[in-house]
Amino acid sequence: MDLQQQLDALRLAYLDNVKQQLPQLQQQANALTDALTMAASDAHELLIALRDKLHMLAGSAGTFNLPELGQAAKALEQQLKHWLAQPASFTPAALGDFQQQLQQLPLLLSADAGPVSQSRSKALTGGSGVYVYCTEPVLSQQLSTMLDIFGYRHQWFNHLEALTAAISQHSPDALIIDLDMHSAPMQCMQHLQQLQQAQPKPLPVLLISAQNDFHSYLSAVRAGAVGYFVKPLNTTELEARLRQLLASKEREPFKVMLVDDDQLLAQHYALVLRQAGLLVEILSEPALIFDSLKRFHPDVILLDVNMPFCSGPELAQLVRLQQAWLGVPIIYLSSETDTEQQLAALIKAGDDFITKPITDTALKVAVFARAQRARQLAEIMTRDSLTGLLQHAHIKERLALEMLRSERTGLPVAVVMLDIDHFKKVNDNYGHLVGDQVIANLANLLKQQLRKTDLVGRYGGEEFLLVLPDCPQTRAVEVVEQIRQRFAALPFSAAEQQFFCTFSAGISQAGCGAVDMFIDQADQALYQAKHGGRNCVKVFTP
Ligand SMILES: Nc1nc2c(ncn2[C@@H]2O[C@H](COP(=O)(O)OP(=O)(O)OP(=O)(O)O)[C@@H](O)[C@H]2O)c(=O)[nH]1
Repeated sequence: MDLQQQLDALRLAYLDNVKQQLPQLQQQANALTDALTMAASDAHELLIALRDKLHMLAGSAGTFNLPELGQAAKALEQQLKHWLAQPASFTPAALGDFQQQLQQLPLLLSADAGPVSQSRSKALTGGSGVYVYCTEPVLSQQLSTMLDIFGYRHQWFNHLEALTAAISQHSPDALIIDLDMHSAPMQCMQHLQQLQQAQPKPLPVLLISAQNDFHSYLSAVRAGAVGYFVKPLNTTELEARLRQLLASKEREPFKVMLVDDDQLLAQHYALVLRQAGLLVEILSEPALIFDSLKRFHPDVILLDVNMPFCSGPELAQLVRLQQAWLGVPIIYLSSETDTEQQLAALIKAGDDFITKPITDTALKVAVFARAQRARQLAEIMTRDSLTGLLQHAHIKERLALEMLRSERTGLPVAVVMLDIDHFKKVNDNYGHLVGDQVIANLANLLKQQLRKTDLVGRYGGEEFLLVLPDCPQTRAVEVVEQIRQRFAALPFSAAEQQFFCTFSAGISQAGCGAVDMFIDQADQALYQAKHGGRNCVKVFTP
């Protein structure tokens, strides 16, 4: 069964459920006639019980594409809230109107319950490498070396017509254009703008140009460019942007934890979000929240506000008790439209409100945007600003986690310490900024060449720590050796001079013991590599 069929099946189950619930609601509404003559506290209880049921119905009906039923339930819920706030307004005449409106709910259900006409959403898909439109010999050489060394697939074009034809066949992952090879760069931009309009989704375009003025930037934005690089080209910056673009396509899906006592509704939300490529875990037992958080590491928690045993704000406060989960955004997903109530919940804990009913598209966009922002912020907090790599403390933490995992799975973890050779000379000869570029380039190369599951950290100034899970030592040597050769072939330029850099690396195999011991062993192997002539890889031998 595909996701849309599962959504349709859930909706049918929901319709059945509501059909059974409506007569009960009518009975509860009829029982309110007795409440007119009851003690105030008993009447209060009956009103609250019915209000809570209508609240749930109002929240869920819209989600299952029953808008009229949802709105009617919301209006009835408001009426009950009004009576609860002002008991004097609970009169026989008002109750009569209320009961009549409630009798209409089954009719609204049949009116709404036609086939679902929502369009199927599509997951994002990848393209076919990088297309480059450039013929200028020096720049072409520079770009082609960079793309080869970093391992990007690329295709070259000399004419806009050929490029356009290729794009109509296969959409590239990214498009690099040298604007100066065109006699009229503005015409090229216009062509690009038309090309963009013909695409189902925007092409990620990186432009290279000698122009560095506001109008050129503006035309670039209008042509859908996501990067603009002024000559002389800094290939490190261009590669970093390219990697970001491609990585966003390959990044680990956003993870959402969903807590809602209405199981059908929770399953519906989960399916909608999964359809958009997010990973969703439904937490049906609030007492298990810490186990779930540890195992699942959500980017966002979606919480219902009114739940039996433990309210959403209580659960949010519980999560915030632990330092480890302070950064995870908590979004209430609730049919509560009263801003006072929303504020009361947010003051306790939580970051935002999404009001039910919400359309599937709005839910996807709202959750996606919040998850994306949360992950960006988490990355800023744990990553080094020059290289985007994990900082010293965080790479050590991740190594400890990988060692625990390795204890369970029995799969080997390799630890690599890597240091740029004679880096002081690079700084002395070409300046600190060029030195920074070399560090950033090596960081990019490491990220590009290693697997998604490998971890890369900036351990010190020009020192890097790699953690390679499920990697025997012999394989680690092959991988690091390959990167060493690529780095040694990467040309750098400063003050019109070209120069090359190398690195040395030491490898140890992590097993039972302290994290620091295995880092120290890799460091000892690195020392041997430095003293063995540098530009080589050594393995720790006890
Ligand atoms: N540009 C730049 N330089 C840095 C950074 N962090 C550390 N350094 C410099 O890196 C150099 C490291 O020099 P050393 O530890 O003597 O080692 P080396 O010159 O690389 O020589 P070997 O490691 O023995 O091959 C020092 O000059 C530091 O100032 C940084 O973030 N940027």
